Amino acid sequence: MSNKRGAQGSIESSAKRFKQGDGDDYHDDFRDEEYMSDPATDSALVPKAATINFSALTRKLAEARRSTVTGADESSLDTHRRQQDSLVSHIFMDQDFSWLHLKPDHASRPLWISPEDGHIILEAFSPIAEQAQDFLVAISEPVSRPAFIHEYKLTSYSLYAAVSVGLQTEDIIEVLNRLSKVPVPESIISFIRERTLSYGKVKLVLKHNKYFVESSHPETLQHLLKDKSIREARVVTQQTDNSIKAATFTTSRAPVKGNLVIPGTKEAEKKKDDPSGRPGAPMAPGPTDADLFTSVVGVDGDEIEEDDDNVHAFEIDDAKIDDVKKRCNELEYPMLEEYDFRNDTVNANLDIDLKPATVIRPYQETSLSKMFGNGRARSGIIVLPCGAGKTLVGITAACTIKKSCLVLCTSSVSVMQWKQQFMQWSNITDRQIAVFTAESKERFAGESGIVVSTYSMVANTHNRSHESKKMMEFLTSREWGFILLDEVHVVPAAMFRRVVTTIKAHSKLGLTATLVREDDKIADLNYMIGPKLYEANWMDLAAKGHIANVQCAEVWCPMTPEFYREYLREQSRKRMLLYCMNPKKFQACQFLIKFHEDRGDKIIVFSDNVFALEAYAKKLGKPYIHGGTGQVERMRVLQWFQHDSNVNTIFLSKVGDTSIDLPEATCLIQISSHFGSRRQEAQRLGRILRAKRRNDEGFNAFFYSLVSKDTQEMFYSTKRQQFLIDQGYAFKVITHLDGLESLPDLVYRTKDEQIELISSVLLANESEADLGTDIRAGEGDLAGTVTSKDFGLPTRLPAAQRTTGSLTALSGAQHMSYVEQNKSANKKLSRDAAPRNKLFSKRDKDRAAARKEVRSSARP
Ligand SMILES: Nc1ncnc2c1ncn2[C@@H]1O[C@H](COP(=O)(O)OP(=O)(O)OP(=O)(O)O)[C@@H](O)[C@H]1O
Repeated sequence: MSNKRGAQGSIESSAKRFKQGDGDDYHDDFRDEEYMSDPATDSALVPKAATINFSALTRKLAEARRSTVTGADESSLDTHRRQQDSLVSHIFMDQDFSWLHLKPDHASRPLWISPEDGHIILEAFSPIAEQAQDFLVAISEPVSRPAFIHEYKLTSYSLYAAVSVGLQTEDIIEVLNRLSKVPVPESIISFIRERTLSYGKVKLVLKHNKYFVESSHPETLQHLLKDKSIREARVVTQQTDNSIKAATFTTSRAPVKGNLVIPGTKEAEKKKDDPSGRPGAPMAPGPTDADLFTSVVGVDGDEIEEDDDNVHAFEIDDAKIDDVKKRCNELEYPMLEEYDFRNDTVNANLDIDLKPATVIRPYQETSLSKMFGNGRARSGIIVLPCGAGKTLVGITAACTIKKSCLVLCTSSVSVMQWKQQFMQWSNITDRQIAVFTAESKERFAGESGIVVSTYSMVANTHNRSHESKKMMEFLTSREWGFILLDEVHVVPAAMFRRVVTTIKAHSKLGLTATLVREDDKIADLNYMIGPKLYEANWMDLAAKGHIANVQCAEVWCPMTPEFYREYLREQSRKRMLLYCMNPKKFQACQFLIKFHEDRGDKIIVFSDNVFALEAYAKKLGKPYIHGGTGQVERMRVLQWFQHDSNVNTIFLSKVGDTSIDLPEATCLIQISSHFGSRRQEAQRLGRILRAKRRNDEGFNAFFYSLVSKDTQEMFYSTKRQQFLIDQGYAFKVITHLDGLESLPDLVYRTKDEQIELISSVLLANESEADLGTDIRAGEGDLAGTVTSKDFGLPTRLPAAQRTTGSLTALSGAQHMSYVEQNKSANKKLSRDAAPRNKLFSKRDKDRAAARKEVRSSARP
């Protein structure tokens, strides 16, 4: 009973907080009395008088329950089910969870929770799936969200994120129990309790230019101060004593969203006529004579006893921030970072607001409400699909904080786009926004402003020019209210560390579409930036018309026998060239271009491989852009594509994977890609998600991946698609393109043409097969991403040397070897071929080394 009261208390307090508007609105959907008064439900799990909002959920639960269990003889069903269970148990072995007994009304509850690993399975077809999804996104990591069954996973970090947006332990358990078909397993309950007990209890707050470790749980601060490195990082001076007291006794977690209006929202519209400004009230002075430690952890003060909302804090040394954060992480008390920007009277305000015409979309607002929910700016990561408008989310956050802001992106092209977007959506003037790249080192005018730069420019410590050094001094000598980190998933951890420790920023916001890394270093981001604050569902946004609906297909192109034979004989790099240049793939590409051009689509063909890109584009008579294309020509091609009805297809290398905004494009064809990169696949898809025509009746965009059958490409393709499949995209497999053979002017129709093609591939230098040579990073750009230099400088390796082929090959006589009947020529070719196995070449090298050694030892 007492437990129940405890749970009720916390629910009440959280409900109170939510009602007062700390930005988390899903509780409104979960208000319910009707459900709780129903004795048929597991009353032991539901605190009767809980005031949390469960109405929508319960109404739907009750409706669903009525429609599913009416008239069923529960006891006979149960006996039958048990018999079934014992019959199938042996099949599932240790995965047999039949001991978790289903609740009588399980059919109307949409969740099942694995007691073993915290995986949660959601029936996405349930009438209450939408509310359940909102809840699950807040407390767990989405693993896979296809059409009917979703999978989520409870992790330490997801629970940490849940606490950071204001959820309480008992709320989480309570709501899970309501939604679950089985009672929440004990193992899961204790996991949630254990994690949420420590996570979110400690905050790192920058106040009056001093860093404070803040908590409303004095015993937690006491526990942390027992740690040597944290104790050593603490600043204990008389002066600090006073400020700490101020922080300790006057800082309150009272929700202040009522006063905080995120620009671009409906609320902001209403308040336009009443610009009351910021509260900016200085903090009241606190007592001055108590012992520091007691004031931090002391529970003997009446004030603290009486008011749970009072927080306690101690100051730490700026230089030791990173150590303290790291140590807190190790002690399982990761620090939340929050910026009380409205009370920051030290840093100058920035006069920035969204333009009156700018209206942010509901999901953009939701994501921002997770950041500003309690009136402060929480540091963390917002995950939105490609093309869903992350830039505007970042700009709106900057307009809410209204302090100096540093924006870091991956390339100088993105830098220019960010600047342009700031000017497009907000009232910022050219003088207030500066750019720091290899080409331009500007400063803003006045006390506050915005600087847009790249990670490399800020993190790079070598070979800095004099101007870069001066600019860095400018960046590191001042305090930033806000640091915006674009494309956080691609930045190496070491680079992040350098940025985070050199730049003194009160709050950080990471933006990304694909929180996946092939090296699985995502956990580092949690520690360095903060928890994931929000992750949108791609399919939801598509259903609501914010991003386009896309039909995805993998087109299987059989290799011609000649290409396949060479494929089997060649080394891996050349193999790649062979499966890209497969004549059947050429034909499929030609067919699809024709088909979609006739439908009125605008098509982008992607190829990572520049050799293939040029070969395809030239053969099919289409314009192309790759790393070596000059800026002027690049602009010309893009203009044609956008405005000329005769140019409906362009070929792009990976310079177009990101940072290209072509809302005209409605169809993508991928002929070569970067191995199994899930991120690249998603980012390419992002090029058509923003299609202008997305809201046309019945509109669909198309994404084709052309894959040479029975080659490594099939394996990579499957791996690449995984992220999108997890977002709910279904890839159809097309094994035959109807009407392809009857296409007039079909390329490489004859064997001779195909054999000519193969000889050009075999003669090509090995480096042509390289995917990494298209882009060479310039100063300030991350390697492998787009640079402005990409468009102006020759970035490919020198052209292939074609002198190594034999004369027979050059004369074309070698073509004969590809005629099926000429088996002896094939055998001879393979005999003549130099030994390709690395083992042999190593043995040759060893022998040469041994000979050299014998010769040198024989010398007098
Ligand atoms: N609230 C909005 N109102 C109108 N247009 C918007 C809004 N939000 C975003 N857009 C438009 O949507 C498009 C995509 O936005 P943006 O480039 O910021 O996407 P993104 O999420 O950064 O995509 P990517 O990850 O592919 O770079 C842009 O053309 C932008 O102007």
